[in-house]
Amino acid sequence: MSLDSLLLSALAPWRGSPAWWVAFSGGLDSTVLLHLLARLADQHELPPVRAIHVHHGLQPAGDDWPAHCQAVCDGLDVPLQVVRVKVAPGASLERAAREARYEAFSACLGEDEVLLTGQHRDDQAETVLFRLLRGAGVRGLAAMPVERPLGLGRLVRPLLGASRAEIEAYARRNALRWVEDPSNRNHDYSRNFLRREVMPLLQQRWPQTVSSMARAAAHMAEAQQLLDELAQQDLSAANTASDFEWLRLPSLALSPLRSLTPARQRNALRHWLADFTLAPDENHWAGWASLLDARPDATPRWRLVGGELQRSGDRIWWLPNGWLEPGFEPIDWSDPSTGLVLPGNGTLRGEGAPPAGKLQIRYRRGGEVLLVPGRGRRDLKRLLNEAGVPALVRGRLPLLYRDDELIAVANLPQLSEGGFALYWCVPEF
Ligand SMILES: Nc1ncnc2c1ncn2[C@@H]1O[C@H](COP(=O)(O)OP(=O)(O)OP(=O)(O)O)[C@@H](O)[C@H]1O
Repeated sequence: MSLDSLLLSALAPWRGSPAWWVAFSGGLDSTVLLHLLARLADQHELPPVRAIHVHHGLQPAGDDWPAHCQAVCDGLDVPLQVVRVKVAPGASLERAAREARYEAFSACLGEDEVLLTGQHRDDQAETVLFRLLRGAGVRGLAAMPVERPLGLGRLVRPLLGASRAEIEAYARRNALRWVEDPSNRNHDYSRNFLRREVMPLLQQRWPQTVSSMARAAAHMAEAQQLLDELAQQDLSAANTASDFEWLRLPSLALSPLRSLTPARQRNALRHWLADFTLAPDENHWAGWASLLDARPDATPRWRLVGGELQRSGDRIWWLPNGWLEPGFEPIDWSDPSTGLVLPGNGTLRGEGAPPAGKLQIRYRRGGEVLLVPGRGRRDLKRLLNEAGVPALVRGRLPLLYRDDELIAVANLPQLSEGGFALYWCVPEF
């Protein structure tokens, strides 16, 4: 199949999109992609083609690329947007640059617009091999998807079916000029070692290496899809509403998960956690066993990147890092007929006739006693236990004091004196 027809068929599902943006680094692959599209746009009715170049400002050689990209785009009559990004220095400059780049891509995409990047089949095969050598699982070995959501639109890799040789041949035939990223040669040594040393050796012995590996990636992508469907089924039984929906924290019931095999438990949990944190690595799953096997009165926790899972009763809860910050100061509530902003802890409003006296919101320190309508003075801890309030919320739970006497607990109207109930809107993280 020629590159023209390969590209047209890969992009057929996106012909109705309002715009196609080529992610144009100035390198060989995206230069070929841009040239192909500009040519095809003359012969076919395609969405408007535009280009975006992200300037990272990380190396002197890169300073010339925006001008080079502009010249190429002018020649092809394609509008170019150059976006300068600030890359936060950190452990991995390459990863930070990638994140900044994708943020810029995502910001430029309007609704249903498509961003096209230049990766090809050889890139896909190298990704598979690289990840295999790091012990990746099914998701990792599925390598780069042909398309995925990005911002308001989609990211599509229409050249994944083309080989590097075809792309190079096209560039030669059309006398294209492109930039070489000098850091490509050293910044990713292992990747380059695979590209230059290992892949050619494999291809000598097995000429189909690249397409076989790309096919294996496609099998993995399908297997991953089945695993995701299984996870969704398994989670639907566990993703039931809790009595504490107002906490606005993700939570799951444990009993439906407990009835699954350990592999299905991990699959379901991996799927659920993907929205909040990085997948736990294989050595890390002991944390899950400790949540499952804990005694009912224990409050085990499993620390993960960006937060932790805690168990309370028969549920597990995801607590983002900010949630766990302790220590809130008491705050006066001089006019309980209006709402109250609790610094770092959401907002509060009252319902019913406000009690007379000096009102103050405080937080638990232990040993509090509450005056319960019709029941007299009761130990707060016991009352919270009776109401099944998860331990993980107790440090944040606003308590209403009148002249140093605890008279109400937020979101537990049954624990309020004289019909004045407190409604607490928990902060979002
Ligand atoms: N600075 C950038 N600005 C715009 N798009 C980029 C940029 N860097 C990479 N891309 C896009 O991401 C794809 C993959 O990036 P990668 O770093 O693997 O490629 P490259 O070697 O820099 O460029 P190419 O793939 O065009 O030869 C590129 O094909 C291109 O579409």
